[in-house]
Amino acid sequence: MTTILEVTNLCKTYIVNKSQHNVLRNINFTLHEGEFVSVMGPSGSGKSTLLYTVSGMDRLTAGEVLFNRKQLSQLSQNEIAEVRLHEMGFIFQQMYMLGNLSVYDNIILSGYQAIKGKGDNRSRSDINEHADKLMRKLGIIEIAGHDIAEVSGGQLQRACICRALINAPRMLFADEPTGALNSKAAKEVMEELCRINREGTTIMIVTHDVKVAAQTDKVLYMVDGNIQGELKLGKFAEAEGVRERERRLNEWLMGQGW
Ligand SMILES: Nc1ncnc2c1ncn2[C@@H]1O[C@H](COP(=O)(O)OP(=O)(O)OP(=O)(O)O)[C@@H](O)[C@H]1O
Repeated sequence: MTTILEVTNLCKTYIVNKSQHNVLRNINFTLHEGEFVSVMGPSGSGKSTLLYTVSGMDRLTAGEVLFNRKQLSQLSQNEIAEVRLHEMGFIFQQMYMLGNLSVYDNIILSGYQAIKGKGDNRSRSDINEHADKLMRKLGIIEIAGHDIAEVSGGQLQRACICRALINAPRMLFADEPTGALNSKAAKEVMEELCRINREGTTIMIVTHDVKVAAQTDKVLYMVDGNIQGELKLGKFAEAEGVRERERRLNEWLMGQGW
């Protein structure tokens, strides 16, 4: 199994009003290519901060993050931006779609950005074709020309997934990808993420939803800036049904103090 993400003694400290706030304390974990991991834990335990620091969105204070054999702390801001553009995809709440562009234009934008650099030989029409294919797969091709304000929450989240996948990332990071959705839309988005994962993309998500986490391979439980526990559920096959996995997860979460 190929390691895609190796996190060693990761610490993140914020200074707030001259006092030190240790948000992540000595985090260690490894993800292999093709894994689908979820991060759970109480509010304020550091889940989003963990996602931001391991994905290079935020600088770490101490420790090491090795992503696809690259030590993030040794890269310049520009080099990190390149890794993020070409090798990572993001579904983060604060990465809003641009309101003055259509759904389609929002999706192709980072594709066009990626081909400006070296080493990406795709043409604009390759990007357009890929966007088209992704939007068809995710069932939103009919809203391609719509303004962002005109689409439902579920459609918008699926558009965010298309945008995150436009440069065929090795790994996808998602912060509460189903958090703002009704249960039908959440189910559909989760089906898409499972499918993308089956096709080979490694995924790490933060979620409060047991139904969502039960469909992932592995659950990390955070408390007070530490990973307190890890539950291996194994790959989810839809035929097996999610109920028994939810039961196992709920039981384990209770033991973690959830
Ligand atoms: N930029 C920042 N500056 C200072 N403190 C921060 C900053 N970002 C996060 N924190 C603090 O770090 C702690 C962890 O926040 P984080 O958002 O990672 O938690 P979380 O587990 O994702 O919470 P939630 O489930 O509520 O989203 C919180 O106490 C938060 O106030």
